[in-house]
Amino acid sequence: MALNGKIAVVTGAAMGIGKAITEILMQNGAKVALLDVNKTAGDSLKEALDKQYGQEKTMFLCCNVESEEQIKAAFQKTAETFGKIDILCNNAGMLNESTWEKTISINLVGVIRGTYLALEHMSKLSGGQGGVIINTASMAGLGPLPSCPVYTATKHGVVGFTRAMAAASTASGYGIRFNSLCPSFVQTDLFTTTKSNLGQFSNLADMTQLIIDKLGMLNMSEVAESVLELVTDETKNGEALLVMPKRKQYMTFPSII
Ligand SMILES: NC(=O)C1=CN([C@@H]2O[C@H](COP(=O)(O)OP(=O)(O)OC[C@H]3O[C@@H](n4cnc5c(N)ncnc54)[C@H](O)[C@@H]3O)[C@@H](O)[C@H]2O)C=CC1
Ligand SMILES: CCCCC/C=C\C=C\C(=O)C/C=C\C/C=C\CCCC(=O)O
Repeated sequence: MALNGKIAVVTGAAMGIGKAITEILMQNGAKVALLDVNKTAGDSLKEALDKQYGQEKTMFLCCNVESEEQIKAAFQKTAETFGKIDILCNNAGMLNESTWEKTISINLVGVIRGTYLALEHMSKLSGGQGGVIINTASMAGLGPLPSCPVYTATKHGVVGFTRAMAAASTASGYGIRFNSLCPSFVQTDLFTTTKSNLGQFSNLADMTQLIIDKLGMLNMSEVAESVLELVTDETKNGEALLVMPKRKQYMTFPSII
């Protein structure tokens, strides 16, 4: 799938991994609607992108993925301005084991909400042209991060939801591919602020640091390249792509039936 003329929506686009996803999609010719709850960071990224690509290539929409109303309005505005939606990256996320209900609300419910609302624009069953949805999970969607049980649960949820949606899409004819991205640790704000967000599991910070030391840190471009692959490779549907420093792997899962 070539990206020239394609329209993408990225949530959590103002910083970190979402910003890197936005940049690689634009480098490859897509127009991008940047959705984020942080208006200051979003406006400043939009300004920088305008200088490089021109004003008409992006829009920033202040949007909290916890709000059905705000996501709906943002998708509507994107479709009205750019004509359609081809690509959705449900990327917004947080890690806080103290405010764990909010972690579930953003990381899992936000991905489900975004996906269902996007179907109204993208699914061939609703008059859309199909496309691809990439959900940012984590390596913690494939194995346990002991200091972060609720975060781990949300990311396992994202991987399972994405695989089931891929199967539903194939069976029903949505014309949409669904893949999840499972990076190991990446040097972003989420990573640097987490030590103070472990709540009752803060005693496990040193153990987590040992895992970090063993796995190493990913750079943002490795993560963005993997997203580009999941977006453009039309053979990929229902995949969970594990991304680690200098290594990536499409996961296989046991077949139960
Ligand atoms: N940093 C890491 O080590 C890893 C992060 N991830 C996942 O990658 C995704 C992005 O994380 P990072 O870039 O590291 O975080 P980050 O904190 O650097 O950036 C997250 C962005 O999402 C936005 N955001 C947060 N809550 C939002 C909401 N309710 N509505 C809309 N926007 C919201 C923030 O304003 C920010 O711009 C998350 O889903 C995270 O779980 C996955 C694996 C590793
Ligand atoms: C004490 C500091 C904690 C820092 C954690 C910060 C961010 C983590 C973000 C993630 O999404 C986690 C990424 C990778 C690790 C996930 C699992 C590791 C163990 C997997 C296994 O044992 O199979």
